[in-house]
Amino acid sequence: MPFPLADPPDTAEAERGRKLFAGQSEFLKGVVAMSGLPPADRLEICFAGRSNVGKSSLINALTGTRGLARASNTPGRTQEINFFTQGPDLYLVDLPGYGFANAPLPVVEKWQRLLKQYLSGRPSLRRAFVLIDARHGVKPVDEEILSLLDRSAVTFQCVLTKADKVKEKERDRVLAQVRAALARHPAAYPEMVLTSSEKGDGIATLRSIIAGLA
Ligand SMILES: Nc1nc2c(ncn2[C@@H]2O[C@H](COP(=O)(O)OP(=O)(O)OP(=O)(O)O)[C@@H](O)[C@H]2O)c(=O)[nH]1
Ligand SMILES: [Mg+2]
Repeated sequence: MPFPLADPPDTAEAERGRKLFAGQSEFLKGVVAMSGLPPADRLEICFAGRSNVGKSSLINALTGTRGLARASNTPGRTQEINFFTQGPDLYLVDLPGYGFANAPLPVVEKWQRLLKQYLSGRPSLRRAFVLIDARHGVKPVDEEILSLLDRSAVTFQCVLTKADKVKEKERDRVLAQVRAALARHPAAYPEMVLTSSEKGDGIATLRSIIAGLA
C-alpha cells in the first residue's frame, strides 16, 4: 500500500533523533522578505499547514521547549517565516498558516508570494513537512500548497496532527482520504507520520526521520 504510516524508529534511529534534538534550540528570527533569510548554510526543514493545524505546537514538541514557537488559539498568529535553530546544524522553519478566514486579501497575497519565493528558492531546504489535521484530512486550500511544492520540486512529507482528538474509525477514513490526495502529487514522500503534540505520539518517529535527513 502506498503512503503507509512510518514505523516507529528502531533503537539506533531513535537514538539519532534523540541526540539531534537534545541540543539547544533557539528562536533565530522572523522573516518577512527573502532578503531577511539567514544564510543557507545548514540543513533546513519547514513546517507548512493550515492555520491552527498545530505547526508551532509540533515544533515545541520536537524541541521539547514549551514556549519556543508560539502556539495559540488565534488563527493566523504566525505570519512571518520563523526560523529556529536546533543545535548548530539544523534550521526548523515555521511557515505562516494559510487558509484562515477573514484575512485581508493584500496580506494573503503578500505572504503567498513570499511562500512561493521561499519554497522555490531555498537550496538548503531538504524537506517540507505538511501538517494535516487528523480529523479533517486534505482540504482544497491544502491542495494549493501541495501543488506549489510539486512545482517547486520540494519533497514533502505529510504529518497528521492532533491524533489524540480522533477516534480510530474516523482516523482510518481520514487516512484513506489523505492517501488518495497524496497519490496525485509527485513530490509527496511515500510515508506519513501520525502525531499528537499533546500526548507525544509520533514525536520520536519524526525526530528520527529528521535526523535521517542530516
Ligand atoms: N489536542 C491537541 N491540540 C493541539 C495539538 N497540537 C496543537 N493543538 C492545539 O491547536 C491550536 C493551534 O495550535 P498551533 O500550534 O498554534 O497551530 P499553528 O498551526 O501554529 O497555527 P498558526 O500559527 O495560526 O498557523 C492550539 O490551541 C494548540 O494547543 C495536538 O496534538 N492535540
Ligand atoms: Mg503557529
